[in-house]
Amino acid sequence: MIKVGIVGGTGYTGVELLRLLAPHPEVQLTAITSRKEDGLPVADMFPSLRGHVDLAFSSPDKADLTECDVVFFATPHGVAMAQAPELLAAGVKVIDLAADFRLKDQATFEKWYKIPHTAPQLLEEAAYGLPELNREEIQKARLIANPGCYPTTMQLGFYPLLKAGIVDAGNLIADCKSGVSGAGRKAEIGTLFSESSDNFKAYGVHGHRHTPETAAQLQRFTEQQVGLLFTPHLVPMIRGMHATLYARLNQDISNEALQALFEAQYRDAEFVDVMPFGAHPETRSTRGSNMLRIALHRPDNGNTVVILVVQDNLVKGASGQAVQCMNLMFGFPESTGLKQIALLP
Ligand SMILES: NC(=O)C1=CN([C@@H]2O[C@H](COP(=O)(O)OP(=O)(O)OC[C@H]3O[C@@H](n4cnc5c(N)ncnc54)[C@H](OP(=O)(O)O)[C@@H]3O)[C@@H](O)[C@H]2O)C=CC1
Ligand SMILES: CC(=O)N[C@@H](CCC(=O)OP(=O)(O)O)C(=O)O
Repeated sequence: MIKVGIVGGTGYTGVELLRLLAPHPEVQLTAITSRKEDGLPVADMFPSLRGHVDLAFSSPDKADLTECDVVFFATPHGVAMAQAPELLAAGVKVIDLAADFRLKDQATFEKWYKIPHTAPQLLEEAAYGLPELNREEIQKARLIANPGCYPTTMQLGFYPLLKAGIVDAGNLIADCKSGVSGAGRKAEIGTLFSESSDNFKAYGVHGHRHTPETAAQLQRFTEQQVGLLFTPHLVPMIRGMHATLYARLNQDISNEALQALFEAQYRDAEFVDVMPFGAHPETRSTRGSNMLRIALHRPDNGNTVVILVVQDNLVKGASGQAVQCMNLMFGFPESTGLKQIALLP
């Protein structure tokens, strides 16, 4: 059994980590922090965890995280970078669900996140936590930068085409939609029921921080110069993410060969389901599960491939992926504790 701590246990990705880790056979939850709820039993705040988690929240300055084998940071950007150096020095592995270690370039991080980076010495070492494209680095890592939710869909959707060199890498387009839980549990006007329900809007059209993350990682993984136009939208559902990705073919290729490319790429990926050509994956087919589903389309058999990708933003887009990384880091089977089937309806 490994001892696990969670910093930021009162947020959506924090409670999702608790849901996944409480029944995990190799995990003993040892510390769950909250600045505001010090001393409150976790199950008093989240009754769904009654009988599963008997710990109380402790304030981050009281929790002895150095006792843990691994600490998850389910916190806003800037928190993990302040504590990771000390934890790593004490031999504790760190998995950050925020963006502190996702961008290798400090200046790019500071430009998009508008905070100074206080642990730039760790940027190079951090392993990007996308197991399907970076499994070997994750297995050896002591520090994981868990990907953003949108970047997970975009990278897994575009990667097989880029790797095969059959699309124009400089002109990728991603039209993505997220459920409101993607914005977190903190109180904000934009996520009030009367603002976000019965409503639909784009945001970040002139620049979203997931564009540099996705482009930089795809560039690293495929060694190609990537140009990406990404527009996120907020949809009136709680969980779920849908990406409609467009790529221009630069050569003649059959639909069967396109499909075979994706099936071969993800044959051994337990959490990527390549659906039949022309299928329409639904977000609810992933709700509560760590599955990401992909389907390919070719309108009018033209030279544009449309890739549809769905996932649960809180599971494969955040906490499930983080647990998948933890399993790899500690040598557990990759799917341990992650076999939940999606919830329907
Ligand atoms: N929601 C999603 O779908 C996804 C989120 N992420 C990323 O994961 C991280 C967490 O997101 P989410 O759970 O949605 O956020 P929430 O706003 O729901 O939760 C944030 C948590 O962080 C704690 N916290 C806030 N500030 C501090 C601080 N200075 N020190 C210690 N703890 C702090 C809060 O607890 P308290 O105030 O009680 O201390 C709370 O538990 C973010 O970086 C987000 O960008 C990534 C992918 C998807
Ligand atoms: C709906 C919504 O607001 N979604 C968030 C992304 C959530 C996420 O992946 O977070 P980080 O990359 O910041 O960790 C957003 O667009 O900012």
